[in-house]
Amino acid sequence: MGGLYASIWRHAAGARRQLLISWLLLVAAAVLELVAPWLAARAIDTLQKNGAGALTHAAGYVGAILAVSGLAWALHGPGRIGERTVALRIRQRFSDALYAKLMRLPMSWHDRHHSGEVQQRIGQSTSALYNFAQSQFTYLKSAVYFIGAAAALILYSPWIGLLALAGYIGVAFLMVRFDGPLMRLAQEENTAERRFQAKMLDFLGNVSTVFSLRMQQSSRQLVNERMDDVFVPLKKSIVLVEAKWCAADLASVMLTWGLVAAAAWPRHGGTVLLGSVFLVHQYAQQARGVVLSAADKFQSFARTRTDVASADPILSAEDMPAAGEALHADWQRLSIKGLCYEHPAPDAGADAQAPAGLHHVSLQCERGDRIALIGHSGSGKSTLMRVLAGHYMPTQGRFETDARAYPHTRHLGSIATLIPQEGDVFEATVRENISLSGAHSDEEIARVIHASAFDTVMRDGAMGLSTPITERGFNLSGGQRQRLCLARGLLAASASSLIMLDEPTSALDPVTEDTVLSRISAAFPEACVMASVHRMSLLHHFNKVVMMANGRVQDAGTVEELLARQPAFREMLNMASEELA
Ligand SMILES: Nc1ncnc2c1ncn2[C@@H]1O[C@H](COP(=O)(O)OP(=O)(O)OP(=O)(O)O)[C@@H](O)[C@H]1O
Repeated sequence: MGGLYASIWRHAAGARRQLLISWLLLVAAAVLELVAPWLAARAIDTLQKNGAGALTHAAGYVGAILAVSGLAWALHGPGRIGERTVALRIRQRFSDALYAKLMRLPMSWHDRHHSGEVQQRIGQSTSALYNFAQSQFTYLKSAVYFIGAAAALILYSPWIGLLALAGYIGVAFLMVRFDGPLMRLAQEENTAERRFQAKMLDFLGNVSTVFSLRMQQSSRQLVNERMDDVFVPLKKSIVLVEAKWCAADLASVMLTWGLVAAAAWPRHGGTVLLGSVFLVHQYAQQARGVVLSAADKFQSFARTRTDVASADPILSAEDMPAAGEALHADWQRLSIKGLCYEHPAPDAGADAQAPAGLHHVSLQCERGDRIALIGHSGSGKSTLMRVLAGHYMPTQGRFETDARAYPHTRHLGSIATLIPQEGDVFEATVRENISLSGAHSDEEIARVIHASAFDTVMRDGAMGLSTPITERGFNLSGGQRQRLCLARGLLAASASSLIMLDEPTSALDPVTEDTVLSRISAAFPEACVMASVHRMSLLHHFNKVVMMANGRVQDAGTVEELLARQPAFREMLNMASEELA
């Protein structure tokens, strides 16, 4: 319980005074509403006694009821508006806090968590906290009604009041007993729901694979199976909830009418005042309503807690460690020494292999170098660039520039940009796809469009910067998409002195590929450009070749040096020239 209110308080920062005032107004309105049954009972008693001026007195009480109702609304209305306005702010701040936290988590965390599942966690937790924050009036009203009704009954007759209190506490206890198993079922339901959403997103996000592999029916079946998994705990909780309400309702009806009977019992042979019986009935009903709604609230409260807790795996994940001291921007020689990294092993089963990663990788880079990373698929080229860019944190290794050592620097994020192999295309214009922040001039954008050879695409397709691109770039070919993403990456890399490209031209034809590499080289004469390359015919663009195998640097040097030293490299070049022939 404390956790939910602590969350509300934390995310209401800047509007806490407004929140407290709203709650005070809502409590005051509920207290005023409590007086109505007492005024009504007085009116009935006055009429029953039928004394002089009974009608006028009774009318006075009715007038007072109307005045109290009007005043209660004058407090309740502004209270609700204030409460709901603050709830909007809480939702916005909570969602922002989660997004900020996600952006601080290491890539290895994102690799292990399905984006559909993460999205569902954010949606579920933020809307649960929002709904809780905007419906505090029901909780406050219930608390006031219960305390007020119990106090009124105690004032009327201490033993009836205490009997009512004991009875309602018993009913509440009965309710709470049901909530433990209900919450466990809610957690199971949430987990199944996340798996369902993730599966749906997998198929919708890869709809072209579904169509080309004719998986329409089989994918539908898989989605339905995941939905069935959601229903298993849901069906159990539907039955349990009905049993709970049945028990609560019967117990509280018996209690209410027991209290009314006790109040109506003629004492010392005197007359029974109808107004007093009405009063006991009203307050007993009010307390009953509160206990039942408290049971309901407790259930939705516990559900809210479970839903808000969906965000816990995000909030409790460990942030990416700080990068350490930034490297000197005008370095001339950069030494990477003994870099190690281990990918988290997916499963440590009996046939588990040693984790893949980097093993004591050392490299020398000079300003203006063009470095090709080559090696078989899975040899560690992408991993090396990701570790250098700070996507993954190295377990060992250090950096030096010229004569200066940086013992506490963990990655090169301050001077380097990694342009990934599979860039995402957004549903936005060409300009927005390239300059995500929108803070770049047309000249800057034109420069990277030229470097990535996307200018040919724009010319051939008669496109402008405002041409819309569809989600995932379905109105572009694979090679066109790659060039668009390359333009975006180059723009982001404008101020970097180390530009890393992960198979930047894998989707392009050889002629365009050649053009793109030449243009990138010309656009960044001062920077060191490092690229993973599979096509040996491109090696003439690079003055250094780093050959990788099993997460290690096998050799590094010029093409000629490697030809002389590495039989595997000779074989790769021979195969490439045979293919060409
Ligand atoms: N996120 C990850 N989690 C676990 N293992 C990974 C991860 N990324 C890569 N690996 C493993 O690390 C090894 C090196 O992969 P990497 O992607 O760096 O190779 P690569 O040389 O770039 O291959 P390719 O030329 O096919 O792109 C592989 O065995 C791969 O399975």
